[in-house]
Amino acid sequence: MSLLEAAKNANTAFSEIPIIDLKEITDPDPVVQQALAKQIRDACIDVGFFYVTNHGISEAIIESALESMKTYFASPLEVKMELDNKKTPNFKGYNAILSSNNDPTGAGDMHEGFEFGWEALGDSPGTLDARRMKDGSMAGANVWPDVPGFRVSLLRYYHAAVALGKNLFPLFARALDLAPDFFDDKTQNSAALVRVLHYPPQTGPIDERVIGIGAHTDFEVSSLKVSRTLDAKLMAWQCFTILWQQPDIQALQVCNTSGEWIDAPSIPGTLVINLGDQFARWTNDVFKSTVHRAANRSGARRYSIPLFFGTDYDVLLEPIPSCVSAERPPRYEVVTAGDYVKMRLQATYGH
Ligand SMILES: O=C(O)CCC(=O)C(=O)O
Ligand SMILES: [Fe+2]
Repeated sequence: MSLLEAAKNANTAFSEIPIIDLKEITDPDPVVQQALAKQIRDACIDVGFFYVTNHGISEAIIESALESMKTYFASPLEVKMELDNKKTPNFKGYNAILSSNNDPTGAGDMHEGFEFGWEALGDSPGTLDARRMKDGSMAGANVWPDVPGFRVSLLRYYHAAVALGKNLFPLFARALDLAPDFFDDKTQNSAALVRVLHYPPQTGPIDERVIGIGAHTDFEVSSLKVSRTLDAKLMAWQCFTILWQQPDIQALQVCNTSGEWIDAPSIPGTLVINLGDQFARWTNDVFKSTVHRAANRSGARRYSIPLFFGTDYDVLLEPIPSCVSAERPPRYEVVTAGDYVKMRLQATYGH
């Protein structure tokens, strides 16, 4: 079935999220790559979410990142607030519980987070790489808390996840009937950002307007949505997200087109990949950016690690040719990544 026929027959009232095995992701055989791309195409057209197994990030890297997160988030609030992302020039650092609000009808997100971007492990902490000057409002060096091992374990995770993301782009390209290197020149400074998250348990009477992270699609760095003063035109934005979620706690849910919330449980050995608005727009809605939310009602602390993978922010979002036909004319005007984020912010904040 052609790409557009598949899009026309999309099963967006899905009841589960597909699992894709990536063990052959570096196999040079084009037949193997096409078969993998076909699975990715189906998942992106129907759901906008899929799990991956054999993703290449070792258990040791994940364990060490998790231990560091637990130590960091257990620090006193006043210590964490020293790196409040409202004080840093580029929105990196800490965001406190209820300081972000992903769902405009909600009353705040019941999670805290810490955000950082690309940095070489061998550099001294907070070194500014020249490529990071092109990250719009996120441009500039990282800040790091004084927690032994935090920076190294989190950067190890970061680089392993970025390597996975780089390997996924050729598969997304093949899934869209494009040359495998289509995204190469659009991801020269790719703005990958990690935001480690801690969801404290929510017990007692439930305020439906306060959940772990309100219903949203991934269009930009969540913590930035609360700022009214930033220059939105300069912000980076999201193509897809690579999400690690803590085992044994059900929190994440994905909304299908029948309006049902489908659980996305943490499956051992997997990561979740979900597409952001950039892909939906670029592919003329052939690929889906699906609304999701997370609520931790488990009674225990929950940790998760989303890595938001952007393209260069000045990439022009002309619809990809294979996603347009007489029957499926372009649905969006052509904008750059930065312009799109500005539009979304104006819609959200009314200015
Ligand atoms: O913590 C999760 O499971 C989801 C996080 C998320 O959707 C986000 O940060 O955009
Ligand atoms: Fe999200």
